[in-house]
Amino acid sequence: MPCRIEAITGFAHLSTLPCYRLQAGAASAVISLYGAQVLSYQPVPADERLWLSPMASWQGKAIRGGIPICWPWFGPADPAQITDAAAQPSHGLARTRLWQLHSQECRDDSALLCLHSHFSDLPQTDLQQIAVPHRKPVELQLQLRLSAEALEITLRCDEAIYQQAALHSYFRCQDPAQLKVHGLGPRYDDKVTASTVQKAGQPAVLLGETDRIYRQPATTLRLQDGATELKLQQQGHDSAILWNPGADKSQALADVPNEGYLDFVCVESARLTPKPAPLQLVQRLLPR
Ligand SMILES: O=P(O)(O)OC[C@H]1O[C@@H](O)[C@H](O)[C@@H](O)[C@@H]1O
Repeated sequence: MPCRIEAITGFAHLSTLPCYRLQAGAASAVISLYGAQVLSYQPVPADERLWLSPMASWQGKAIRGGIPICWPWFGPADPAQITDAAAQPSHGLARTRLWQLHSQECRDDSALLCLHSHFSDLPQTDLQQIAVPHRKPVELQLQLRLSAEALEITLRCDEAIYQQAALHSYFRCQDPAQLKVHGLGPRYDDKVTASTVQKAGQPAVLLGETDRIYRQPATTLRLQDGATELKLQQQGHDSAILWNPGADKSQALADVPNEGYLDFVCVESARLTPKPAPLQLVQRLLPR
């Protein structure tokens, strides 16, 4: 099976964005060096599975769409854990960083690309002071493995520092109202209603604005979008997030079209327990 990896400039309307394009048989993927963000995954040509906002921009802000990396915290920085939390960006520091190539390899059955970034400006945390006394730069790696069958994304940090992480995948969707997500589990924290919900009935469906943290997700989730299906296997996670901004929030987000919420759903694999431990968070996408 022919595999190929090439450096390209520009993807979609982001014409100056430095990217890599991977090909494995009929499957292809594009990843941006800005944020180490996967922007496109097509298991076969013209079958795009990820959503990228037509209003996304970069340089100084996170690209809206694809698979952003949240690290070393998820959501707003927690003032109980992080010094100067109010001044820190939502979802951490990795999304707005220019990453570098670590390694690339074309194997018989897959294309492998690894990007990395060194962070010497992590805000102080009590836990970090214990784990990294000399405050040396911390390396974060994003490994991508594309085969004809799957796209595997691995986010890795070998330092035992305080770190939360999420692979914040935006999946293209025909009709969010009809979408079913299997395997998320019965219990979630609902950020919209600020309550904890226990629901036996599965699968999960979207009801307007949806922002939920599932605390007991299965290793394999299944996104059923009409006739299109995607299996999402995860490892190293302790939570999964289901997010769709709904109509009002879509209008309020400067980089999402007013009707943009009708085109995607975010299903995110996350490690949210704030513990000082190495990280290996994996999302494997298996389309059908
Ligand atoms: O606008 P951002 O920082 O990319 O975040 C988008 C959303 O990301 C989700 O993961 C959060 O659960 C939401 O609360 C948040 O609104």
